[in-house]
Amino acid sequence: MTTTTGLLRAHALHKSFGRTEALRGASVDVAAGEVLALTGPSGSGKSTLLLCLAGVLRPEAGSVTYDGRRLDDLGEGERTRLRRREFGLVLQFGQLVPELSAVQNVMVPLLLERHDRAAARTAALAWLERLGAHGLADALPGDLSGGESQRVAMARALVTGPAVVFADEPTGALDTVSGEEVMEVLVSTARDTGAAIVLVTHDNRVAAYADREVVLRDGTLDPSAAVTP
Ligand SMILES: Nc1ncnc2c1ncn2[C@@H]1O[C@H](COP(=O)(O)OP(=O)(O)OP(=O)(O)O)[C@@H](O)[C@H]1O
Repeated sequence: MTTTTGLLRAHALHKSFGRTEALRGASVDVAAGEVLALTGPSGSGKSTLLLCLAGVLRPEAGSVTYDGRRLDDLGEGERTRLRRREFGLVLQFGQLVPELSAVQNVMVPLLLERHDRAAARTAALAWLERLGAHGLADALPGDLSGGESQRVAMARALVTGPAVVFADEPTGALDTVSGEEVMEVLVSTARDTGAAIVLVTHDNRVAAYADREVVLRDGTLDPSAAVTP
């Protein structure tokens, strides 16, 4: 059952890369439908925390719980299915598949879930339209601007109707105007669908779109710096 609070929880996470301790006891809760910004200095562990919450990275200690289920209790197949169905991911440069057109990129998550091709195309076109990118359906990623790529990446993240969208510096490669447009589209669409957003950013203007901001320092949360914009 989905509760209205604490949909996604990280508790006391530790994650190292070699001798670098990226996370040292980080804990955070994400409520259903909330827009949460993870901020903090470069190297403080923001992306690592986001990827642990998204089930992409496995922490060495601590737990991530989604809708009452611990991700580390799930087998690899079950984790992958949960990620595909419940989570959407938007990264800094869109990370679209260069050989596929915009609409084909957006269809990928549905085809992985074995949706019928025609239905997947119809849904993908509808999402592109919703994100103001309908005219781009047949364009290849190499022909898109940064802002256009991010709209397509957001359509791909939202097409499965996820409960949580993870966005790591989604406007980091964009100029201010395109960045604001992308944030407005992302946040308003999430509000419409009820999806929560976990957003990594070092840009205060981007963090201002969030309902809540938590600040990381040295791999843990800095409670004294928590801000509600
Ligand atoms: N795949 C990796 N391999 C080795 N070290 C890594 C890896 N990912 C992260 N790190 C290290 O872990 C620490 C935390 O990195 P992370 O990317 O989570 O921080 P961040 O706050 O998102 O930083 P930034 O704002 O610069 O992106 C850094 O010291 C980084 O160099």
